Amino acid sequence: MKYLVIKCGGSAFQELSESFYKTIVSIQKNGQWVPVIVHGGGPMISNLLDKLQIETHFHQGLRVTTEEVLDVVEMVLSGSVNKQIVRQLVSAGGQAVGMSGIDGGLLEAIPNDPDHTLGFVGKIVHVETELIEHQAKLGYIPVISPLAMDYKGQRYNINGDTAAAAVAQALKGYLCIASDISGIQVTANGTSSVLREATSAQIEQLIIDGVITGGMIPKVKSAIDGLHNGVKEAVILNGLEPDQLTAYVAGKTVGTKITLNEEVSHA
Ligand SMILES: Nc1ncnc2c1ncn2[C@@H]1O[C@H](COP(=O)(O)OP(=O)(O)O)[C@@H](O)[C@H]1O
Ligand SMILES: CC(=O)N[C@@H](CCC(=O)OP(=O)(O)O)C(=O)O
Repeated sequence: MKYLVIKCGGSAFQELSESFYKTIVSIQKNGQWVPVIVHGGGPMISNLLDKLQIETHFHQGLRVTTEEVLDVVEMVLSGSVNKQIVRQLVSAGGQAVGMSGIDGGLLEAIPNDPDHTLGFVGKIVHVETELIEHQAKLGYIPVISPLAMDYKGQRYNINGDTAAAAVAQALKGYLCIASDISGIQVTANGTSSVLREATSAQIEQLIIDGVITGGMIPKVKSAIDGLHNGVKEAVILNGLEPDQLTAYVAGKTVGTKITLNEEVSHA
């Protein structure tokens, strides 16, 4: 079984077309890949926080999370966004089951940073893969919202990319980060282009140079971390262009493939 963990980013979410979901359903029906969805929803969380007049800010692409913010994060991700994705997959002719990382102890976390500067932001230390495997065997597409819990029952807000990489790592699968952009963009001589491949060393430099910023930082960091820990392949592509996902599963070069330095061929 080849697990394909598809991260659906919140920035593209509201504009994702019917054909994006149809593509996922057909990937599953085809039988070569087992799709698992992990989603985000950052812009929707920020919208509701704004309406509730709760201030929010980000540090290196991660939302500083108080208990009050956590309530909104859980409501938006595990309530609204998760169920919308399930509905879309069902409308596209698939069977899908939504769950939060908290359900069944699916995602176990510890604080992301020991001094709690980010508040209740977690990093994942365990994924209960059996829950995912069982649902997949029953023919469901698992749809996971990135909330997690520690052994005491404390909730954590997990960045969607971090959660997707942890799930891909635990399943020893492939990671496909679908966002609103076709990969890592760089600008040279006034012309911008998307890198076809980026090594961990290149990425480190692009972060230092301020080329990779904001929400792209957790994507590249999670992908590199995942590749170090058993993820077979990691790619960032544009979810707003469903052909990119189709092309990816067909083995074509698409988006930006993230690689570790030692994988680079110097032919
Ligand atoms: N070098 C870069 N290449 C591409 N996108 C970048 C880069 N640096 C920052 N970004 C930003 O990262 C965004 C994707 O992150 P984010 O908005 O968090 O997406 P998602 O909701 O899919 O997780 C892009 O839309 C872009 O604005
Ligand atoms: C810790 C942290 O930053 N959590 C994210 C969770 C949602 C997310 O990751 O959404 P995107 O994939 O759309 O960015 C947040 O609160 O926005």
